[in-house]
Amino acid sequence: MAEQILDKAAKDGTADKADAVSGTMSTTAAGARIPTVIADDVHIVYRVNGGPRGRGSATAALSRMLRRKNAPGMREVHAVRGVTFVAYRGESIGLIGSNGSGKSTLLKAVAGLLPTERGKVYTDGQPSLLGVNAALMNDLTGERNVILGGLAMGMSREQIRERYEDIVDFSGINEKGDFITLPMRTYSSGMAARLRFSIAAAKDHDVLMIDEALATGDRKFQKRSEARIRELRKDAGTVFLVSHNNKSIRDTCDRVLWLEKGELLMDGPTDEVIKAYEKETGK
Ligand SMILES: Nc1ncnc2c1ncn2[C@@H]1O[C@H](COP(=O)(O)OP(=O)(O)OP(=O)(O)O)[C@@H](O)[C@H]1O
Repeated sequence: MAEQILDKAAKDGTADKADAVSGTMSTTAAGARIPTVIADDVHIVYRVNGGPRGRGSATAALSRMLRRKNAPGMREVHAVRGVTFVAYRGESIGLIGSNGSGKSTLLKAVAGLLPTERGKVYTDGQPSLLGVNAALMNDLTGERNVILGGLAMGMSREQIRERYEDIVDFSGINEKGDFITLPMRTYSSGMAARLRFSIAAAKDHDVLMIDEALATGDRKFQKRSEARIRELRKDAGTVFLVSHNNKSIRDTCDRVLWLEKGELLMDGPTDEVIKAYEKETGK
């Protein structure tokens, strides 16, 4: 099945279109494009314990709660519905769509953190998911979290030691004082997001997935992140970026997937897809 999808991409010319935008770095010396992620008719369903699907108003919901008749049952949320695409080495792909359209869920599935209900995800190399909520520990200092995050990404202690200064410098955490030795809970949300991005960006990734991180930093940091993403792509990786900030997507991505209600509505060059999205959402 994966071969069929690859054949189709080659026939559609989706591959060539993306190449024209991204330049030539995704091709080998022989000119073949190297796929890094293949999503083949992916369906993701969350199962949540709860009462039956209730119709009606907030008052009805409240009265159900007060009656304490919590009928046992499993609610299903079909968050991703039959998504198919092929990502290639050197591409930077934006994921857009309204709240709850399935962007984060799709990334988690690509990272192997969620099982697929139907369909399959094939990846070349280990995808790393860098979310704004990536699991660093709030009670630990920034310093400790750099080590923790590095280890969690599979870096050795030696590699972390070598790159420690770069990570801290890149994050800019210490620009306004010695914050790196303070617990992360004392950081603003922007500072925490910068540190997370800096830790993840310290490693060369096969597939790096970033959930909203760019939208949180200030403009100066966003510029630095964009430059680093370009470097990561040059080093043969594939970058996925989920963001509600169309400008971040335009500045960083050459291809965009637009999800709505779990379905892939559009997949194409950034300009085309963002234009259609802005037309639809009036943004
Ligand atoms: N852990 C979960 N359990 C149950 N349902 C979930 C869970 N996480 C997400 N969902 C549901 O799955 C759907 C897709 O959510 P998801 O977070 O992937 O959307 P998104 O496009 O990333 O949204 P946003 O732009 O708001 O971050 C939504 O209907 C959401 O309510």
